[in-house]
Amino acid sequence: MSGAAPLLRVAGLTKRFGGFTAVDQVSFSVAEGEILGLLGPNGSGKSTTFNCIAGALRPMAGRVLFDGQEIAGRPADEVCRRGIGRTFQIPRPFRRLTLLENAVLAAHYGAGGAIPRAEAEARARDALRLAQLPDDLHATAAGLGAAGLKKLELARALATGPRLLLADESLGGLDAAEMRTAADMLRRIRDERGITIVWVEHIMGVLLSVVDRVVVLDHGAVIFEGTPQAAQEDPKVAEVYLGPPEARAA
Ligand SMILES: Nc1ncnc2c1ncn2[C@@H]1O[C@H](COP(=O)(O)OP(=O)(O)OP(=O)(O)O)[C@@H](O)[C@H]1O
Repeated sequence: MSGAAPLLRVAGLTKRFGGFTAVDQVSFSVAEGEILGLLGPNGSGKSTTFNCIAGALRPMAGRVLFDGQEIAGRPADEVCRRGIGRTFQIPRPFRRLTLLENAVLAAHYGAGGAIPRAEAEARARDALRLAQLPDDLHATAAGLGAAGLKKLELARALATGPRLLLADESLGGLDAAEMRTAADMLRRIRDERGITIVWVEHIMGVLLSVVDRVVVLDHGAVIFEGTPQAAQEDPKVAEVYLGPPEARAA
């Protein structure tokens, strides 16, 4: 990373559910324009970390600084207005509304309702184009398959006008070709728009060819931070993903 202040800094982030610590003193930073992969097996604390950043959960300790401002514990709509857009692991569009209407609502949400309808529609159309949705923007969301729903989820997050995009499990439910397309799309969004991305995923696969850096969680703690290349060679990462060496040989 360069010497510039990071766009996002998470420090000592901790979240407990009852007596169970789901996120334990997690710290990492993301530079403006970077794509960071936040990886880890099921239950390692990725979504909880993500939700603490996006304002869906209130952390018990730690800091979340976005563009130098503390946002830990701020509500989700305020976090969005400040410039953090998110997708959900399970897409939740308004199924009876059209693709365009879904994205227009997201544009209004991101602006706190403070933009005229024409401006919201322009932002919505731009986001839908960027997410490569089909030409018929007046079709309802109910007609979309898994890949289309993921694209609409991405378009809705983009329509909020983010500087930082939190992408949650963007590859879930996609086949190999669709995964490649989704990964290329995230890279293009960063390359063409300069949008910084934190990409949460439990599988490494195609993600490693797109991200600049990787943070790996296990049991709520950071066990690795570095380049995708180094992640593939790290014994701790291999153990988390593949099991201990003796089990792998069996
Ligand atoms: N609301 C909750 N109440 C109690 N426990 C929770 C809650 N949310 C998450 N957990 C637990 O916290 C741990 C971390 O969950 P989290 O969803 O953050 O993991 P994850 O890495 O995102 O997993 P996945 O890849 O399956 O989405 C898990 O053991 C989970 O069961």
